[in-house]
Amino acid sequence: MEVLGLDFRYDNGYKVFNNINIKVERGKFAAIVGPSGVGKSTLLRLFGAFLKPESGTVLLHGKPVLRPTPLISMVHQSIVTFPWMTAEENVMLSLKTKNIPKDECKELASKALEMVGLQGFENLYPKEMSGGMRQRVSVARSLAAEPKVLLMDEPFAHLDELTAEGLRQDIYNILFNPESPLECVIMVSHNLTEVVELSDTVFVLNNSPATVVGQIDIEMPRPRNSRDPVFDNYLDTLYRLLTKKKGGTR
Ligand SMILES: Nc1ncnc2c1ncn2[C@@H]1O[C@H](COP(=O)(O)OP(=O)(O)OP(=O)(O)O)[C@@H](O)[C@H]1O
Repeated sequence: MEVLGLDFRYDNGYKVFNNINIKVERGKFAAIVGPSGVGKSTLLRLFGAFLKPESGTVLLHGKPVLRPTPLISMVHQSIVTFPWMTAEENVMLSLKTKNIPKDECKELASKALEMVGLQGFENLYPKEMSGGMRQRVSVARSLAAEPKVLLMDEPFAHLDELTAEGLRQDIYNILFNPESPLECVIMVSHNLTEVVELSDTVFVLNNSPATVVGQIDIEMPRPRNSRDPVFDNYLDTLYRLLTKKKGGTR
């Protein structure tokens, strides 16, 4: 998946991006970081074709993505589950538009729930689940339609730290398990530790209009230990790119 020469401005004239080029290879977990308000969520929405660029293109398998497609799915920051539906019904919702027979929908939903570690909990309602379980349901819903690309906007932000840590430890294996047709993940996060823990590549956005000011490949075996000095070096590099202002200091 890639974006080429992307420019974007909102209807009120505010120019968010100037010539963004990002390529995420098959099998890779990519993260987008940047100061608050730089345009991270906007960029995810452009990746999913939920917004239209002023110029430039979004490509999947080399073909332009001109409108939202089930091949690209989004997990939102706020945990969106419908309280009156069971875990299984919440997941089946994402398959509604696909014209799939009910039995097959149930099978896909059950497979997705199993992938996120919720087998046996299909009939629970959201109020009977922890925050972490609800976020797993959101992830299962995004995976059920078997997308090629998963976009995640701060997926751990509304979880308490312990729950977030548990889900973070699982998420890479959930997403890139051998049965999953998923090809890549693009996550927005402001939590640099989380980013170094999970990503293969980090794209750093900065300035206004924003550009990509750095691309860092994280070459550490998984699971990654945040106490490893190499981990700290990556954090320092990202921090430096995030705090550097255009033109440097005089
Ligand atoms: N619908 C909109 N119309 C006009 N401007 C908008 C709109 N949505 C966002 N913006 C502006 O565009 C810029 C980028 O917003 P965006 O939410 O993408 O940033 P972000 O990097 O994700 O921020 P944060 O880290 O705080 O979540 C911000 O300055 C924001 O105020």
